[in-house]
Amino acid sequence: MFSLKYFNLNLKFLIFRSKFETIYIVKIEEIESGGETKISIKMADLDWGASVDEQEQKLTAKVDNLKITKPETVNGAGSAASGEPKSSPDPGGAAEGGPEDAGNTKEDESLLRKLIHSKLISSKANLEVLQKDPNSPLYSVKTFEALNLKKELLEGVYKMGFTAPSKIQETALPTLLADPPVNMIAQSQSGTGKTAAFVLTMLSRVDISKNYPQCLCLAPTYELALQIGQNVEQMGQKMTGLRIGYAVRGERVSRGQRKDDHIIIGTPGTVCDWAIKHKCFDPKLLTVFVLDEADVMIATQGHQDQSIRLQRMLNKQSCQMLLFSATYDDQVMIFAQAVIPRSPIVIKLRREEESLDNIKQFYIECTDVEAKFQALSNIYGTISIGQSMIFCATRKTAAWLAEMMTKDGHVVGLLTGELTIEQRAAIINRFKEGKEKVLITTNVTARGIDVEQVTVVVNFDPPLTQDFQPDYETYLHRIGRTGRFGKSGLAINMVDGRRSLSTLKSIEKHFGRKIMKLDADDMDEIEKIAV
Ligand SMILES: Nc1ncnc2c1ncn2[C@@H]1O[C@H](COP(=O)(O)OP(=O)(O)OP(=O)(O)O)[C@@H](O)[C@H]1O
Repeated sequence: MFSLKYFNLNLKFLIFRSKFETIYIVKIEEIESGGETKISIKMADLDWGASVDEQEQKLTAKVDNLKITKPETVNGAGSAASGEPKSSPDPGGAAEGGPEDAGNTKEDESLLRKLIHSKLISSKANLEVLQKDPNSPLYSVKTFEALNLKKELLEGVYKMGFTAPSKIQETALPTLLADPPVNMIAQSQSGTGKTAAFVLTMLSRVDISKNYPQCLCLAPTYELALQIGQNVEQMGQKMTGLRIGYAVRGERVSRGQRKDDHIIIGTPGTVCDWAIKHKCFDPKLLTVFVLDEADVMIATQGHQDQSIRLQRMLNKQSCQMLLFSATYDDQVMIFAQAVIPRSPIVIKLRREEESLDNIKQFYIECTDVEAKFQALSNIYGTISIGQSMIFCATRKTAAWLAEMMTKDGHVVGLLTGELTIEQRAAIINRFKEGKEKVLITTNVTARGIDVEQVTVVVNFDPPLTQDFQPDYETYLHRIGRTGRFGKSGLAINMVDGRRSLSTLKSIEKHFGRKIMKLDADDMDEIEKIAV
């Protein structure tokens, strides 16, 4: 027993690591209050996997449990103070809305992007190779045949419908498949072909005649691990006898049970459990170690520690170590350098810059939310609009607008934060397939989602940050176009009070691009804005 002067942490377990890398888990059993807090600490009879499962479950908890604490509408919050008309369609005035991304985790966003990327995103940006090994000159390939893949693997690649390597694959694959193996850190935005690149690497290095794990891939969540597994299963479909193991929550193993899967894909906690606690496989025998979604992984300290712990158990001479990330900042790089030692090759494909060039921007001044809808209705009734996205500040506004537009005869999709990731992906995919012409969504539920064919974007409410400041980045991302998406576009901003007008004026000033006023009652004027 020992006492602490101040103890207000709600801890149940403490984890210590000795200098010999042994992990000790102790359980805090009693907490008494009254003057001085006393706790008793015992060696825990704890299944590390169970606690990791719990952690992973929390991480992957969907937005179902989202508790909205912000005011009903962002503009409404300001309006009330400034005496402006309330922009909420909520007649009862129940405070419910607010920026919708409060519960959007990086894991959620990552999974959503994976689910909606049914095809490759092409990029015109240049590939940068930041660190080169002078002993292994880089070259690139334009075909999969040039990689000398095993016949059945090449067949698997073609079965997936791939005809030629993507931009990042062109340069990464020859290095990834080279002998002796080279370590690599690669960054490129979601959908550019990273997963396919490392899956191909694992499959080409695996020896099916050996019945033990040879490749290990770590992912931040259960769902992301399963997505990678699907890629392995598809690409390896012609490799008879290939076995894939999933070290994810719920996949229990007993101590000493030897795994004979060739490839293990899992989350760091459960993989640690399999490798260290239950000794189901020998990390020293791995020939490929992949850490995917590093930018998502670093958001959880436990994942970082577990990944590094696993990496330390590898045979540095014979195991190829690879790290992939969709973003590339200092934090990712610090982690990357720690987990991928021995001068890795660093490949980076920048995201294409978005710009407001050739985007016609307008704003419409309205008195209240009904007037906004009326203005919108005039526009949709006057010009022919291909596919459009409408962004609202709250779920309630979005739902109300969807109902109003549906009554007005539009085929509308509604994408809001209370949906599961799978439901959101299904809605986005329907929209991408053209099943709906209008997609109404909340502030950032659709963050990072590119729908190429959208030509008209409506900000039913101007974008604001969590602290109610103009959100320039979100504005650019909603409205801006990249080279690959073509050049023309139309942005319509609805304002209904001094505050939203001032937000828009700040956005105009920030980008130095004129946002013209449009009279939504003047049909002749509306006709002229058509793209
Ligand atoms: N060479 C290729 N040719 C055609 N399609 C490809 C090619 N490589 C990958 N794809 C497809 O493009 C989509 C995105 O690929 P992939 O999942 O590998 O990208 P990613 O960069 O790993 O994205 P994320 O970070 O979201 O996982 C997938 O549907 C994949 O099947």
